[in-house]
Amino acid sequence: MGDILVINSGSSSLKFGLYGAPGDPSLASLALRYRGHFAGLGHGQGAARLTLVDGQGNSAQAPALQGLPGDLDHHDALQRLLDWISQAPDLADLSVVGHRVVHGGRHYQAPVRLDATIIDELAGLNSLAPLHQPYCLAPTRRLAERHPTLAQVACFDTAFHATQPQVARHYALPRELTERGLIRYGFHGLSYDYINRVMPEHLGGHPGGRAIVAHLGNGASLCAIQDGQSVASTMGFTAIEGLAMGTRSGSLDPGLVLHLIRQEGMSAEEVETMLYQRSGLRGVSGISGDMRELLASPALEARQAIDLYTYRITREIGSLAAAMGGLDHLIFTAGIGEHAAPVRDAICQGCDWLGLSLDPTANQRHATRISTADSRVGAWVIPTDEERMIAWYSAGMVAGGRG
Ligand SMILES: Nc1ncnc2c1ncn2[C@@H]1O[C@H](COP(=O)(O)OP(=O)(O)O)[C@@H](O)[C@H]1O
Ligand SMILES: CC(=O)OP(=O)(O)O
Ligand SMILES: [Mg+2]
Repeated sequence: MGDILVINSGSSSLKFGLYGAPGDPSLASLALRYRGHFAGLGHGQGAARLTLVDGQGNSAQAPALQGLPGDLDHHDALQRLLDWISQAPDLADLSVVGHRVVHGGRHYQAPVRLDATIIDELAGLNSLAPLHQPYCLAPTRRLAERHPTLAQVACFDTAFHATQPQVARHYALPRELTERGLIRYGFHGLSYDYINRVMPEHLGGHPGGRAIVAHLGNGASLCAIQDGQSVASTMGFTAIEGLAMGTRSGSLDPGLVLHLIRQEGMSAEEVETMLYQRSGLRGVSGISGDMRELLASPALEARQAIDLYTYRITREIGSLAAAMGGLDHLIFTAGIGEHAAPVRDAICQGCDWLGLSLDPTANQRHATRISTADSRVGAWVIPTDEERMIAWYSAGMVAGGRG
């Protein structure tokens, strides 16, 4: 087998990972060769830039990827990436490209080998994840045109949640809507899948029991994992339900949306833009949707946005703990979960009643275990790796059938 390219494409970024062929079927045997992140793609995002590191995390240079024009778009970024891979003498041929595809809808509950029909079917879900799905699918079409024989695999954010019981999946809506697939799917599943698999090595043995994983990145959600399976999550039909996020509102009274349309005269597009791009931390603070900037800001509005963010997370932890009849472990991951100690501090303080006692010093230094030795609920920081999870599924798919 040759190398494995993983693409995680977002509305203004394209993240990628390049892995050597695995020596054995374990996640750890996939050797990361390069990891990169094109940011600022598309118009109005500022100058496009690339960060590239090698498998050891050291900054790397690739002449084919230098001198990027400021207005680089997704297509150009992908083309440059493929040119670099095909020209670099130390890189082998690609055997497969694995993609993060956010929404798998009703039909896809496991990774799938892509063809034109499946790509079209998945594009039918674009409106359910407008910040993600079209950007996830664009590179799949481009690659299919340019390299029709190259295997492509889609790995879905929704798949990990397929184990949830019906009560967790259904809305209290008329039955015919539920039957048409208007149900809670849940997202960030590749991240939860990865954390679920590596939890034993971080926690020193398989935790079993009842865990909540808090994936706090630009998007944010919580997942209740009981005995290794997703049983509930805060995101639902689309990636906007649940927690307040960087720029997304999270859950609202549906009557408020009706009010905006009827009384305020907003169009569906205007409401969508407001709820996905002008709400959350950005909307409440009026400053930024980026947690690092808010933590550094002395403004009262920044404080209020962070307070609302952590308050909502704490409440939802209570809800997921209730769904499992208690809580044994709380795990933080993704950009904010891994790096923002004050955010973890506020959330853990709010979980005191559940029997979680935070070790503030361990939290400050981002230790793996951040709860005290006698805490009934363990609190942990575990870095996620969606790209490795995608590489693993994709390698398995071309090697014969993992999925
Ligand atoms: N050192 C840090 N301290 C506080 N917040 C951080 C830090 N590093 C990253 N973040 C925050 O993490 C968020 C991005 O998370 P990430 O998981 O990288 O996002 P994405 O969803 O794009 O993958 C941003 O709000 C960013 O400010
Ligand atoms: C599904 C989702 O919200 O993804 P992200 O956090 O990458 O925006
Ligand atoms: Mg992310």
